[in-house]
Amino acid sequence: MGASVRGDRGAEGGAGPEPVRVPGAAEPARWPGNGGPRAEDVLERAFSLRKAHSIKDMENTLQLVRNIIPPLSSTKHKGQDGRIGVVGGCQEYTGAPYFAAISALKVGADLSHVFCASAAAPVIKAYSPELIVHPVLDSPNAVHEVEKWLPRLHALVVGPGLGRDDALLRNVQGILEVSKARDIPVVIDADGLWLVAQQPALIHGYRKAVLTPNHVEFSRLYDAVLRGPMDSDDSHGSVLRLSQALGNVTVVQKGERDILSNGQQVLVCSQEGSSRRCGGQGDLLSGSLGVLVHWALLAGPQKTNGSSPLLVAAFGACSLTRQCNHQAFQKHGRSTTTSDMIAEVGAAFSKLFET
Ligand SMILES: NC(=O)C1=CN([C@@H]2O[C@H](COP(=O)(O)OP(=O)(O)OC[C@H]3O[C@@H](n4cnc5c(N)ncnc54)[C@H](OP(=O)(O)O)[C@@H]3O)[C@@H](O)[C@H]2O)[C@@H](O)CC1
Ligand SMILES: Nc1ncnc2c1ncn2[C@@H]1O[C@H](COP(=O)(O)OP(=O)(O)OP(=O)(O)O)[C@@H](O)[C@H]1O
Ligand SMILES: [Mg+2]
Repeated sequence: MGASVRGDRGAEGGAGPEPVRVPGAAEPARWPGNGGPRAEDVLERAFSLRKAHSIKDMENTLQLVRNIIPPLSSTKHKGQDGRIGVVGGCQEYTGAPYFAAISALKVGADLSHVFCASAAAPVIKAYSPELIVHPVLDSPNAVHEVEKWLPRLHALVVGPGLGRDDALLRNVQGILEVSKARDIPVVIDADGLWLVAQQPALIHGYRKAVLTPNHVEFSRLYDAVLRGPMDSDDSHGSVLRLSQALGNVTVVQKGERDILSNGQQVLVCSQEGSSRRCGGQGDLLSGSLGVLVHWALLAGPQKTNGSSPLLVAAFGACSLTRQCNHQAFQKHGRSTTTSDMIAEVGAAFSKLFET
């Protein structure tokens, strides 16, 4: 079990992860030539410096996640701890948006909305009375119908169960554009990443975006953005480069170990999970991340000890998903499903973040 934070300074560690400072979009003149270090060199040095510190790094980073969690208080009103929107759900896929939206609630959001295609809405409503379901995504006014809710939402999770219908994707493009204009944080997953691979400009440089690709989605994005196949022997460098090429958008590459980067810093989450790979775990992750991104931005960099709030949020969501998987597997073994993992969110959250 363990998680590590890779950095090029302060191997003895302070309260938080040390950044890998590499010239990226913020310092284009130093990248890749004219005297600045190559990302590979920085990473290599960083890894050898910090190899022995993974357990401490995990604790340090989990502490930063704890710092961003808002206290429960009797003086708060409904909505203050998070109103999250999930954009996804079509005729074929109703489970994915449900998993994302219910996970947001279980992590601690107060209200969770789903904006889906009309055929998916009654099904999603029937799964849970706790979700607010809007059957608008295939309407000609879809962008307006979602936009009118944006002032009341703290973050959007775009893509779970969206499918790849052109008309739906055009509407989602419009929803992303109006969300950016309103500075709403967006987590982009699943078919939302398909859309971004077709049009990287849609998200380029948007500092409130987090992309959560699985292995296949990452390769597709890398190919589209960097115009060449990724180096499968250098996953850290690949995640770092993709983030930089997207203008320092935060990227979470899910897998046996989750690799996270904002183009300047690379974190690795290897919280113990299990070998059970049922579908829907990524949806739990993206829904949880929607809430944590909101909390992290609200808390600000002073609570994350100068580290990127979005990276800290992403580390929290990865750790939580993997811990849910671990706990569910202890009880259910091979029959573990994502619903079993969702039932573990409360206990997993307490174990990781309320110690
Ligand atoms: N209950 C529901 O409603 C759920 C709905 N979901 C929704 O489904 C939609 C499509 O999402 P997706 O993830 O299946 O994507 P997509 O690119 O079509 O993958 C296609 C193929 O890629 C492969 N493959 C996948 N992962 C891999 C890996 N790590 N490593 C290696 N290979 C891997 C694998 O290929 P195969 O093994 O069959 O050759 C797979 O068949 C999306 O809207 C999503 O939200 C899900 O959220 C689950 C729960
Ligand atoms: N080999 C693995 N070992 C341990 N954990 C893994 C492994 N692969 C993925 N995970 C974890 O499972 C979660 C979901 O990742 P995964 O790659 O399955 O996403 P996904 O394919 O998008 O899922 P979904 O079925 O929801 O679309 C992440 O928290 C990730 O850390
Ligand atoms: Mg997925």
